[in-house]
Parts: sequence; C-alpha cells; structure tokens
Amino acid sequence: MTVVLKLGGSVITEKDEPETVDRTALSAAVSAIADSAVGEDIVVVHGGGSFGHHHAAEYGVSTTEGTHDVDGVQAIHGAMCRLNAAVVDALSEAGVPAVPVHPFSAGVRDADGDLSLPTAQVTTLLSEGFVPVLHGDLVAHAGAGATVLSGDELVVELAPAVDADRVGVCSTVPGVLDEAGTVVNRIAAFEAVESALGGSDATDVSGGMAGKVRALLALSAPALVFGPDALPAFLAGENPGTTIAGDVDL
Ligand SMILES: Nc1ncnc2c1ncn2[C@@H]1O[C@H](COP(=O)(O)OP(=O)(O)OP(=O)(O)O)[C@@H](O)[C@H]1O
Ligand SMILES: C=C(C)CCOP(=O)(O)O
Repeated sequence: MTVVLKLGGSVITEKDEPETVDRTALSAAVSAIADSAVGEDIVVVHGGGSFGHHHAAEYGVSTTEGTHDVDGVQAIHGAMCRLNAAVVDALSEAGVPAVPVHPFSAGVRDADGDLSLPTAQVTTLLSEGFVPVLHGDLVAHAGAGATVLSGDELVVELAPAVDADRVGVCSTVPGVLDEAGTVVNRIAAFEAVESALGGSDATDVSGGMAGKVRALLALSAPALVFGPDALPAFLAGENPGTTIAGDVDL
C-alpha cells in the first residue's frame, strides 16, 4: 500500500515565528510515521509554514505572482531547504530512510501556469527502499520568473505518479469545517463548501484551505484532510477528518 502524506507547514512550524520548527509537533508526526505499518512505502511532502510563506510574502511571490529577484528566490528556496533538512533529519533519527527531493531543481510552469514535474526520481527512490521527502518550493515559471509551488500541488502530482492507495493532508484543523465549525465528512464539489472556505489564519501565499480543497478535488483518488492527532489513525488505514473525492462516484 503506497501512501502520499503531506505534513502541513502550519503543523510542523510555529507559523507566526519566522523560520521556527515546532519540535514537539514534528517529533509527534515523525513518530507516527516511524511507528506505522506503512513502513517505507510512503512519500512525504511538507509545506512552508513560517519558512516559505514568511519570505514569499515579503517578496510578493505566490503561486501566480512570480519574481525575477534573485535574492527573493534564494531566500524562499533556501528557507524551504532548511525546513526540509530538519524534517529529513528528524525522520532519519527515527530510523526512517528519508531522502530530500527539491522540486525547484525539477519542476517548471509554462506560460499558462501549467506545471510539469518529473516524478521518475521519486518512484525510483521509493522502489529502491527510500522515503522521498519533498516540499513546497519555488518553480521556474515561463514569463513570470519563479512562482510558489505548494505542497498541495505536489500531492496532486505525486499521488497518480506513485499510484497512491491513500492520500493524506495533515493540517492544524481536524478537517474542512462548515460554517458552523463542524467537520465536513465528504466533499465532492468545490461549490458545496465554497462559502465556508477561507484562506489561512497565518501568513500563507498558496490559498489556505480553499486552495487545498481546490487542488485535492483534481485528484482521482480520494484525499483525506485531518488534524495532527489523527495522523496515527490515518496511517493505520482509518478515515479521519474530511474525505475529498472529486472524480470519485460517491
Ligand atoms: N472552512 C475551513 N475549514 C478548515 N480550515 C479552514 C477553513 N477556512 C480556512 N481555514 C484555514 O485553513 C488553514 C489551513 O490551511 P494552511 O494552508 O494554513 O495549512 P497547512 O497546509 O497545514 O500549512 P502550509 O500551507 O504552511 O503547508 C487553517 O489555518 C484554517 O484556519
Ligand atoms: C511558500 C512556499 C515556498 C511553499 C508553500 O507550500 P505550502 O505550504 O504547501 O502551500
């Protein structure tokens, strides 16, 4: 069983403190992965939190607004590499054979903003017994310089590439919430929840929960959005939080 798991940047960092890892949250997530029966058949993606979003906001870069400022590119990509090293190190210390994969070196958007991301390195690393760890990043963008590539977009690209059986997005919230604050069980269409969907409650240049739901609806496999407490349950095969199932007959 192959799993694609995104650890939200808002989970593993102190999202309001620039470049600060939330050590307690990261080690809880790492233990859940290391202790799960999924073993090495997992691709991990992590988001930006207070590493990427902080710098991206400073330089005015988002998934659609690019930059040609080399200092901005180095600041944003460099911060994401530092967070990636922290995640890979923590996984390695827990005995998970984690290796870094940096999307900036591989991905590209064309002039229409359409993303191409080679994935043969990820599938090969996986079949060779490694756990690839990718991250939200920048990508070269024709006509725009470099734009943000969110971890949610990576999940959408990677899930079909590795033929994922389970896709999980672990965020700070227990699922997608309706206007009354209750976790929505299943989402099949953006319009059904649009009015309840906001951005993020922290600095976030990739659209917060609305961006996440829109991206995950593009997947043919169902994706689950859940909170950190539910990560062990997700890895044990349960279905906590919200199931987002765009192309799937419900
Ligand atoms: N209807 C909603 N249901 C749940 N969360 C929502 C909703 N509307 C807005 N949000 C916000 O979405 C945020 C989760 O998205 P965010 O992009 O910040 O998370 P993340 O993926 O964990 O972090 P990162 O983008 O750094 O990887 C929460 O801060 C939450 O307040
Ligand atoms: C801000 C950057 C560079 C990465 C964004 O990734 P996300 O937190 O998954 O949206």
